[in-house]
Amino acid sequence: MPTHTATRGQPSARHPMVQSLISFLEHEPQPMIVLDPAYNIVAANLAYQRQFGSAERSFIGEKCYRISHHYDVPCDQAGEHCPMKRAQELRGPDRVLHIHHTPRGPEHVAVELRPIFDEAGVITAYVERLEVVRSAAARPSDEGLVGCSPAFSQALEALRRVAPSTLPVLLLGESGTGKELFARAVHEASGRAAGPFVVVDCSGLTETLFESELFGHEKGAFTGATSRKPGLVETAQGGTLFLDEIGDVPLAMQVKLLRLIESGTYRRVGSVDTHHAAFRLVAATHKPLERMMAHGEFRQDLYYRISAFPIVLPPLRGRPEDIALLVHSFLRRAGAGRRRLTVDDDALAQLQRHPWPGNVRELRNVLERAALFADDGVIRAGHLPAAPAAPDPGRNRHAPGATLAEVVPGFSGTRKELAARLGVSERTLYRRLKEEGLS
Ligand SMILES: Nc1ncnc2c1ncn2[C@@H]1O[C@H](COP(=O)(O)OP(=O)(O)OP(=O)(O)O)[C@@H](O)[C@H]1O
Repeated sequence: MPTHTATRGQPSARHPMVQSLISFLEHEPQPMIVLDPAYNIVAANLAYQRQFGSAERSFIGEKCYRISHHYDVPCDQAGEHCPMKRAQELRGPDRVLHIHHTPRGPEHVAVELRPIFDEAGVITAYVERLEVVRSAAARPSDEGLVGCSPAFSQALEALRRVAPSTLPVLLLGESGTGKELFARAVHEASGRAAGPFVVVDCSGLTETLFESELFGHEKGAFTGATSRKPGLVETAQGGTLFLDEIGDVPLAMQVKLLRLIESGTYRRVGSVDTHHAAFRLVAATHKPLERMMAHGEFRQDLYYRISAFPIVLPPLRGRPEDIALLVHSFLRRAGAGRRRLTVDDDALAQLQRHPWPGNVRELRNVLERAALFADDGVIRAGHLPAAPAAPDPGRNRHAPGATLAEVVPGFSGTRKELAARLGVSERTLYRRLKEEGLS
């Protein structure tokens, strides 16, 4: 237990309230410290000591930014948001997501800083509480979301804030940016984590199929309905319903979806009985819903129902800081604990230069393919698809908006291979082929 002898030269830490807080910290399971206004650690609990080293090191008298960031200057002077500056301005708590350096490697950590005032209203100290964020990893990981770029962290922060609520979430982003993985992470960080996570792929479903898939049907409701079948809404009871590609729901079905969301009730096809639905809604699309709304292709009332909390997943080309981390994660996954796979510097540089129109999915496919050629476990530039030519806005076959009409005629493989080549899912390929009349 730290004593105030360690706070010599920092009289503010002797404030009686700070002293009481020091003893309070020890009862907290989360890492916590008390800081003076000059960033010196005045007290640290056991959880903090364990988070950054061992119970033997007290951290008292050390600068907080040295411990958590290995910086020589406060975070704001190193280009990061400093919660102490903000808490000072607000004269109240500030919360921020930071990447901390721990003995285990970098970790996403939610930092909360609360100022302590004396009788004159002067801030004498701050209490900092840390919470390790488990929804995504900032170091190579065998599973789940990984990312460390500012753009990724922003999306992760949004996820962290919305997950515990019951608000619907709308995930917006190009194909392959990780919308489904994010939806799963929202579910897992929510109070419904123990319930089911049910995915509804809204693309490629006809109106009748959509209704019976979603709401289920009674025996004999239509030709072929030989038995009663529960719908996905029923399956998602107590959990999360993920409507993927909600922009593809036909207008006629949008009304039924709206009714379900507004009233929380539904009817099985072929039945007049009303059932109550209890699920958390997460929807995703790569389509510009607002523009579709303006063109009458997406219902305004439905849009406002689903878009209470939009999270934009940035394209991979907008977050090059994530590439090395994703590469090392995917190589671990491709090796599956049996092979140690690495990438040499040239290959990594080439991967970092690539524009990744198919985003993370394309990167994963490229690495899985390259791993098959890397006999000694080292992926080299020669194992990767040829580096893209200098950008030519008029003829970039891989540009996100490139028409398939340019690619399909010269391609002789299967649909699956074509999807892998383009770095999109088969589902996305199917949709785009249909959109361009090539199916
Ligand atoms: N940040 C990430 N960390 C680890 N893996 C990721 C990440 N983002 C995406 N992936 C991986 O990339 C692939 C595509 O992700 P996902 O299916 O979630 O994308 P999507 O945006 O839903 O794509 P689509 O719109 O085509 O359905 C998956 O294999 C997923 O595991």
